[in-house]
Amino acid sequence: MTQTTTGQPRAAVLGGGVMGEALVSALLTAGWDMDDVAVTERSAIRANELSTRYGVRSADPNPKAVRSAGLVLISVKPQVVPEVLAEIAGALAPGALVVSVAAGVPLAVYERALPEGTPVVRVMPNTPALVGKGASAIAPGRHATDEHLALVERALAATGLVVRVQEKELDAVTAISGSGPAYAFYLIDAMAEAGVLLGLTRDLATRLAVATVEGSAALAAQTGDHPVVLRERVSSPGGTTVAGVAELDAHGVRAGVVAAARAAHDRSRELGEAARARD
Ligand SMILES: NC(=O)C1=CN([C@@H]2O[C@H](COP(=O)(O)OP(=O)(O)OC[C@H]3O[C@@H](n4cnc5c(N)ncnc54)[C@H](O)[C@@H]3O)[C@@H](O)[C@H]2O)C=CC1
Ligand SMILES: O=C(O)[C@@H]1CCC=N1
Repeated sequence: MTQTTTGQPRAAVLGGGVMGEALVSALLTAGWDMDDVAVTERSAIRANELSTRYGVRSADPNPKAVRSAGLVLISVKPQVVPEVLAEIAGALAPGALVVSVAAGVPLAVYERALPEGTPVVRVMPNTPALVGKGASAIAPGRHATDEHLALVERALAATGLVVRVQEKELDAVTAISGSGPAYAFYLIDAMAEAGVLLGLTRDLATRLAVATVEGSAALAAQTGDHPVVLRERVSSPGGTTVAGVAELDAHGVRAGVVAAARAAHDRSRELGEAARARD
């Protein structure tokens, strides 16, 4: 039976790392029963940790875990995806939806490796999903219907924003929201370090930096105002902010962010090409 008493399909999360844990937590918050969620792990220590923390089943190998699942979520590294697909192709329950968060790996790779007609959805989430403030983009494969996308949206409901995109947009999405938290943490760390340099304690500087980035994001989200307008409101003529922002420009920070996103985009493409080559 792939259907549960709550009407949700039984779920199997393959790979219980950072993102796999976020998926397990999201499913439970979205109403899945812990008995209806299995997670598989190569590391026995990690498997044990997840079953202790969430009460989910974690001892099964991949083929056994997917056999009774209507929803299979793949959260292993992109390089491991082909091996996992080969393992599960013969064990998938009829009609099961396969969802993958792996960066770069094209839908076509899943569709070729799995039985003809298998619905597949790619998701690009990010780590703020762990605290319900994530941003995920979902893209359907050839056999994924509106109902399949709606199921993925239900499964991810507790993770934050979920938007529908086309697969061709996913490399750019990966560069902006997938990898984006690292850029934000980089900024927070730099601001905190600067505070220490200017004489604040590290604890105070870090708390101020985190609250400032969090508050600025909330203000942008709630007002919907253009970031330039929001920046102008902070910038008194001849004041401190214009003096600071002029230095960001002089040090090429804007160009650095654009270059970072371009590099992440290109790396996502490379991962896709490598997956196609192994196919
Ligand atoms: N960490 C992030 O911010 C994001 C990660 N992703 C994607 O999520 C996927 C996982 O990334 P992370 O969770 O960061 O990596 P991770 O290294 O934390 O997790 C991968 C887990 O898979 C397990 N594993 C390896 N081979 C396995 C197998 N054959 N069967 C079952 N489990 C196996 C490993 O033991 C590990 O715990 C990647 O494909 C990545 O592209 C996507 C968006 C954001
Ligand atoms: O760094 C990575 O490859 C993954 C995908 C997006 C965020 N983390």
